[in-house]
Amino acid sequence: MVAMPGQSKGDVTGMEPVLDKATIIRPSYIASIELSPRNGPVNVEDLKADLSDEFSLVSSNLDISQRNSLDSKEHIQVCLRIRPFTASEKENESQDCVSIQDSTSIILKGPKNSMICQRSEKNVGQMVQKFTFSRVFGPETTQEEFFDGTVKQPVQDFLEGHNRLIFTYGVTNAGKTYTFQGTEADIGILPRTMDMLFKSIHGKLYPDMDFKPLRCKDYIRLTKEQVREEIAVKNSILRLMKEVRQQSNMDVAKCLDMETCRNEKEDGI
Ligand SMILES: Nc1ncnc2c1ncn2[C@@H]1O[C@H](COP(=O)(O)OP(=O)(O)OP(=O)(O)O)[C@@H](O)[C@H]1O
Repeated sequence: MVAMPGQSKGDVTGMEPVLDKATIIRPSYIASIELSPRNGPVNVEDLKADLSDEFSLVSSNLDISQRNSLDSKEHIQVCLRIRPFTASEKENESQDCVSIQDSTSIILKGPKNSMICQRSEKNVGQMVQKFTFSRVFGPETTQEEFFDGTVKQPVQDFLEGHNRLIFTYGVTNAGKTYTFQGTEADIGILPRTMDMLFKSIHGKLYPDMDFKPLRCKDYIRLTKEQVREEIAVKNSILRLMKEVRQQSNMDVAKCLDMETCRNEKEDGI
């Protein structure tokens, strides 16, 4: 799942509960949290409106015309990416719990054998929830399509001087790393973003290596002597890393040798 750009808080999706509230068993870690009452379906637009109210406090120093222009732009988007079943999930005949209704909404069914579903089925029938998002991407979505449909525009906005925040959010194994980082053969949104940023500054790069970052957003210009020192330090770090890697490879080889010897001894070879 991916939330982008802006910030999300708690339940960022729209939700149409079918269950009676009293029958919903809440996980213990949120048992003490009071849910605000919801009358009827809540969709992503309502949540965006709530969040926009909160953000208006942060941006209270903007003048009204600026604020109106921000409000008129959709500045919070929550996108959902549904990943395909992994090989092991296919082997274990995992159930299809998510079905895409249209480009902005999905229907979620609880797993048949989960306790919460079995209990709720006894009381009110199968537990089904509807969630809405700014956009839903199905399992067949490629990395390129996902980037083009979600992150490309905010990166373009960033290049034009606007602040944008993009983050992934989801349970373990949901596909956050795959979406952000991707694989060597099929890169994710982070390398695609970097590619776009570097392409945009192509030809404007400063060719000398005499700037050094200082305290996050500052930098200093190095003298020729300092440049030589920096290069020497970098080279010694690289040499050290190479030695450590070689040493650990040798240690692994030694362990494998010892293991082989022990096995051969046990087998009486
Ligand atoms: N869109 C996709 N297409 C194909 N495979 C995917 C996709 N998304 C995720 N996967 C695969 O699903 C598995 C879990 O994905 P991933 O490691 O990205 O999850 P994660 O959310 O980062 O998990 P964790 O929070 O535990 O780090 C990986 O094997 C990954 O290759």
